[in-house]
Amino acid sequence: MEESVRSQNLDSDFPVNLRYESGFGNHFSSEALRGALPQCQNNPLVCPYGLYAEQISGSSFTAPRKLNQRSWFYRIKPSVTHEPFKPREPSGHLISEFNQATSCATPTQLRWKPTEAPERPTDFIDGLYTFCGAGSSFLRHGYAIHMYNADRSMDNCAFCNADGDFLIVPQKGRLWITTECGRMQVSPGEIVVLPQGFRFSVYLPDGPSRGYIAEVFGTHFQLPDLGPIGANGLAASRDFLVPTAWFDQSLRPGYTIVQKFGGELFTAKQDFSPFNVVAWHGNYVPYKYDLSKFCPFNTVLVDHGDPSVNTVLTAPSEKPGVALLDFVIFPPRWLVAENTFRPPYYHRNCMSEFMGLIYGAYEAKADGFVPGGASLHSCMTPHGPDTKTFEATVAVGGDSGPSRIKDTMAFMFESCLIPRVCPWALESPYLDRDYYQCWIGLRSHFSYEEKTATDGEH
Ligand SMILES: O=C(O)Cc1cc(O)ccc1O
Ligand SMILES: [Fe+2]
Repeated sequence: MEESVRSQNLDSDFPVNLRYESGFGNHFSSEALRGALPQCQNNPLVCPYGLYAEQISGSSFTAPRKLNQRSWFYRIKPSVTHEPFKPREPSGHLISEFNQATSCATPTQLRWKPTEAPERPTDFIDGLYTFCGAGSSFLRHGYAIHMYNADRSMDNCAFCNADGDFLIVPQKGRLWITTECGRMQVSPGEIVVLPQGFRFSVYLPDGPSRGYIAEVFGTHFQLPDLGPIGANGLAASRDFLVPTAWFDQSLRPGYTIVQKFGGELFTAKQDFSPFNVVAWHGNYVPYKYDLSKFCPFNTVLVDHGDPSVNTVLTAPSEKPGVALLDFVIFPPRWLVAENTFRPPYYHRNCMSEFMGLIYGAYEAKADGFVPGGASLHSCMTPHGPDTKTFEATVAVGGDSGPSRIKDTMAFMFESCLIPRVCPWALESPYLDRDYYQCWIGLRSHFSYEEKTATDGEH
């Protein structure tokens, strides 16, 4: 698969055509120089072209075969060739341990407006801030939800997240991401997963850029089981794209690796690019997916199905069928249910729901939830359509015929663990302090003539 990338910035060395391999969970192999990949073994005494062999493990060595993930890199110098890690100043607004000391518990419905472009030059690393999360990266159980708001490309540095896997949902601006497996372009409407430990660098060809990130600790994203849906539908394996080998062999004095470790940032200097992998093979890889390829399923007669049917990727917890974090989308689709209130039902959920909007409008909110904004409805916190949506839907009447939800892409990160919210998210000027007002106008439509006691006696 080839993709055209037009550089708006002449300094960029991003190529005109990027090549990807397709598939989910495959054992891929890729070489930028013919013959660079050792055959029949991983660790020859001397590798082709004098390369170093290095393994990256995404699961414990002894994980069951179907969960075992690792890749082999054949690189010009091994990753270990660097000066000692030092704490980085500033360390950022990042949290990977959610407890009373770091974050707050609140059952209140929360909603945020989109952030404006940063006031001073900010790259992807400095633009990261945690919204909420649960558990601990140290205990390898939990998740964090972040956003990024940046306007400048990372320069002579790479990011490495030792805590968990990043699922990035760009909302504004493309991301040109260089990884150890090769390079990717990720546009709003696509998502990218950068697994724990991969080094990557983010170039912003469109200037001011922002997006959402779900980070999972101690597990990886998988495709959901399809159950009675059958063998096809939702996200198809072949639509997931993996980069192909590309390397930078130049000398890079003062190159910095920024490592997120326990939510804190550390830096280490080296004099070469970490993107020096000439060939690689394995099943532990970064990948991207275009959400417009999703094949949605829905009710075709009555009622509103649960949103689990729109799961793109799921990071499992240890309980069967219960997600540590589901990535669910609300894509364009037909609505045909008869005699049915078609927008999302009013509900309280034992799972917690963080939502974002990539473009368009969301079917449960007439206003106030706009692209780049976010909302959080935690465990058992009531929520549902706002007053305007309810009134408008009922006014139209039940059998309104097929209608098409168009030009929209909302999503949800749904978790079985209850999030604690970061103090800066609660104090943020972007917090919508009047959010609750969107439901206050819901009137009682109840009508019932109470019978008197004497009526009952006759
Ligand atoms: O709260 C939300 O808007 C997400 C959602 C959508 C839906 O169609 C049903 C349940 C649900 O939580
Ligand atoms: Fe919900």
